[in-house]
Amino acid sequence: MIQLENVTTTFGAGEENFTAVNNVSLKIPAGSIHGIIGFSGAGKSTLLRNINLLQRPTAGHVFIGGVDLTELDEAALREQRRQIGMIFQHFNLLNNRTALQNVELNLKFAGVPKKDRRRRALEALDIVDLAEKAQSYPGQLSGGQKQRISIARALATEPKVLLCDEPTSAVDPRTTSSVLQYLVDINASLGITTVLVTHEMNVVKAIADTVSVMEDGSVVEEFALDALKTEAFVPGTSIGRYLVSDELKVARNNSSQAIRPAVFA
Ligand SMILES: Nc1ncnc2c1ncn2[C@@H]1O[C@H](COP(=O)(O)OP(=O)(O)OP(=O)(O)O)[C@@H](O)[C@H]1O
Repeated sequence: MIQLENVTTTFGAGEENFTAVNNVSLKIPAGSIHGIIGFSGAGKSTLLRNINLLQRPTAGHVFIGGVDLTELDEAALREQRRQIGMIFQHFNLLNNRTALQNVELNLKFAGVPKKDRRRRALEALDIVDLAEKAQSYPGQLSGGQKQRISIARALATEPKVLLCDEPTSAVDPRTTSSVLQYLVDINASLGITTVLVTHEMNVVKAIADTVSVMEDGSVVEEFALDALKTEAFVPGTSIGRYLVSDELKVARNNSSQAIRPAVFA
C-alpha cells in the first residue's frame, strides 16, 4: 500500500514561493492501478515524484509498505527506492547505450551483481517482447518501443511499485493502447502497484482501478473507475465532470472572422 499523509511541496522561498502540492492525503491499495489526472500545472508530476522522493515533500509523510520514506537516511532511502520503478513521458533512455545496456545500467545502480545483470536485463526485455532489440540503440527504435524499453528498465529491478509519468503522451493512439496493455498485463502478472499520471481521461478509464482528480495542487476528488461504468454516476466536482466527458472543447467565436486573411473572405 502507498499512503501519502498531508503531503505538501513548495518551490522557492519567501514571497516567491509556489505550492505545487497542497496537503494531499491518499491511500493506494497494493496491487492496484491508480490514475492521477488534472490539467497542466495541477501538480500531478510533482505529486508522483513525491512518492519516490525524487522530489522531497516540504511537509508530510510518504509510506510504502508501512515504511515512512521521509524519515529514512540516504542509505536506507536508496534501499527502499529499489522497490520503486519509474517511467517518463520522454523515456529518458541514454542514446549512446543499447537497449540492453540501458536496462543493465539500472541494475548496476540498484546494486545487482554484474554476473546477474545480463540475464535479468534480457528477462525484462522479454516481458515487453523486445528481447530481439537488445542490441539496438534508442535512435533505431520507435517511440512505443522506446517506452517499452523504459518499462523493461524499470521492471528489471523487480519493483513493487511502478510510477508512470505521462507514459503515453509522446506516442500515437495505437501505440498508446499497446503501452497501456503492457502496463495492465504487468500489473496483473507481477502484482505491481502502478500509479499513472496523465491529463487524458481515456488513459485512466482504460486501465485504472481508482483515480484522483487534481486541481491547483490539491486532490479535489477521488473515485473508483467501476463507478464511472454505472450510468447514475456523476463526478462530484466540475473539473471531474469536465474530465470524464470525452469531448474536445474548442470555442469558436465570430471575432475569428476579423482575422481571416482576405483570401478566405
Ligand atoms: N522545480 C520547480 N521549481 C519551481 N516550480 C515548479 C517546479 N516543478 C514544478 N513547478 C511548478 O509546480 C506546478 C505543478 O507542476 P507539475 O509539473 O507538477 O504539474 P503537472 O500537473 O504535472 O503539469 P503537466 O501536466 O503540464 O506536466 C507548476 O506550476 C510548475 O510550474
